[in-house]
Amino acid sequence: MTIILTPYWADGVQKLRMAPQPPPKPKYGLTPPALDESVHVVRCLNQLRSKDEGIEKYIYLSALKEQDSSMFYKLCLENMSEFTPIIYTPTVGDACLQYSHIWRRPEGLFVSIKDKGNIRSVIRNWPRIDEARISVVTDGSRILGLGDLGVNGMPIPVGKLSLYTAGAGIRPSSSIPICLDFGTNNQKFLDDPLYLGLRQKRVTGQEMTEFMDEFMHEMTVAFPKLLVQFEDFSTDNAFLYLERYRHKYPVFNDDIQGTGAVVLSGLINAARLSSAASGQPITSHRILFFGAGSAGVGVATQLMSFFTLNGLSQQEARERIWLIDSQGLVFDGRGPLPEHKKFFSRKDYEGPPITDILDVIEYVKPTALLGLSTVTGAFSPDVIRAMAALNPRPIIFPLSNPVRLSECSFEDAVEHTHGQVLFASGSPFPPLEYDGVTLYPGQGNNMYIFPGLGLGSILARVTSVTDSMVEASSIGLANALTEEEHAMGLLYPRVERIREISAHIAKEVIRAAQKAGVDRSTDLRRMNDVELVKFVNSKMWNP
Ligand SMILES: NC(=O)C1=CN([C@@H]2O[C@H](COP(=O)(O)OP(=O)(O)OC[C@H]3O[C@@H](n4cnc5c(N)ncnc54)[C@H](OP(=O)(O)O)[C@@H]3O)[C@@H](O)[C@H]2O)C=CC1
Ligand SMILES: CC(=O)C(=O)O
Ligand SMILES: [Mg+2]
Repeated sequence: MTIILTPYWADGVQKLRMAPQPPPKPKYGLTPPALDESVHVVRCLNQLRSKDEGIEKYIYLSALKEQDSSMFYKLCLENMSEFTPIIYTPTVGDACLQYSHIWRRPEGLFVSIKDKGNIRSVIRNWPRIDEARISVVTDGSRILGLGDLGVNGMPIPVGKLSLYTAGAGIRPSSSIPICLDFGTNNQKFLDDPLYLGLRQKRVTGQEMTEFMDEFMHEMTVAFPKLLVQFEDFSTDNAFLYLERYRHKYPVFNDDIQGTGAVVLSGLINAARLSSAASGQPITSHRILFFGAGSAGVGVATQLMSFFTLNGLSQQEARERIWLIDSQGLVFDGRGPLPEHKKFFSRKDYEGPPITDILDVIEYVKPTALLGLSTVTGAFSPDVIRAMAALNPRPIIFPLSNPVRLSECSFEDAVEHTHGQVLFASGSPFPPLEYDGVTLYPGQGNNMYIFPGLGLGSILARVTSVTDSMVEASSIGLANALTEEEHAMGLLYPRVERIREISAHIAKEVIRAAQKAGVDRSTDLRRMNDVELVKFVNSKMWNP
């Protein structure tokens, strides 16, 4: 079956074909005589590796995914640490910036504000209605740390869904990348004749909410088995729409909840190592956030559970957390604050505003410094040294994406802590040698969480995604570290084990869903843990 999808912006351009099924096996004589699958794997890898630029590799892999998706996923699974930086952060950031220039054919669904009142018919053009299980939906308003990229944000849902397939065995035909087009405030794109989205400023407020209500309703009607992952909405809307729909539909926000879960997990493992060095209990940690947006506050909220799980009251747990935003330390006496910053705003500080990060470090004396700010190099050598002066094993996580927006590099963190840093970044850094020892940076990226969280939610057919399910995914990831990985000083399991990790996380998520009573696949309740993991594995699609 070949369905013709005509994007609203392709008016007057040729009709665009989207082939939903893998092509049939060619007949005898239509392929070269010596074409051999095992050799072709090498050929594809050689073609990929012959390209110098990340964006060229991205374009090559996009074409391979379209033409031979089995080969794409086979290579991806066998070379996870080589492929993820191309199909995901950091290179996907370049793909977004250039999307309107490198675009060749549709890979997902575009729904624009002009479709308000008519969203049902747009959604119903999707070619594989019955198979749909997971959709990653963005409005392009905060793509990684790159800001408002409008419909150029589409590679984010596409990349995340590739990781769902590679990392958790979600069938490629079950996923729907969606970009909602409310316009863009990116003037460069509005002035670009090749820009593929609506040529207007963003619609916000009531009109956007009416659209979102209609969209979510129609999605549920068209795809009754669908889980929705919100991705890269600007912070105000990220919180607004998560709260609005989370008790009504199976939906989660990856930047708030997925990031919260992955950072909590890395922090649990880092705290184990730092406590071993300092002799201090895990509950004595003092966490300083540089960045108080959807990701920063999402992680702070998840960390509350880290402390409460370890015996602190809610109030005590909250007091372990300090936020810095663009105005400096967030505290009540500073004046009115946006809703999402109020909970963690300090009530105990009454002095003048503290705007310099070094002064905040001196005041807070943090054991952990987490960056979710999009500010390149904000963790200067002085900042890193200040953390090292306070802690034998300072925890420093520069989590902003893509890599060029990272608050510091792995190299700087290692050098200015004399190799003692416990490090995780949003985008990958290579390992390095220090004093004759190989040190491995962690990748604190929600890509470790959402595949397993999504798979568990889909298999349990949940009615909603509860906080307890997100927490279970986090603890599941923290406990997935092997003895060998632990001995290597890793904070996260090796990405090559992603399938095994996702199966384990999915099992934990299903159990949490059962406890919360939000599961609809009630037959899974009868399985013991071994049977459940076996069941999860049996449901994974393999290339
Ligand atoms: N590793 C991972 O898995 C993930 C990483 N991220 C990354 O986190 C980053 C932030 O995302 P998100 O929270 O949604 O974005 P936001 O833009 O909402 O948040 C950025 C925060 O940083 C603060 N900030 C900006 N400039 C400065 C400055 N000069 N000094 C101090 N603080 C500053 C902002 O302050 P103010 O509030 O005053 O504007 C805001 O609180 C992005 O780069 C994103 O890629 C996001 C999700 C997952
Ligand atoms: C990783 C991710 O979700 C982000 O940077 O937005
Ligand atoms: Mg994101």
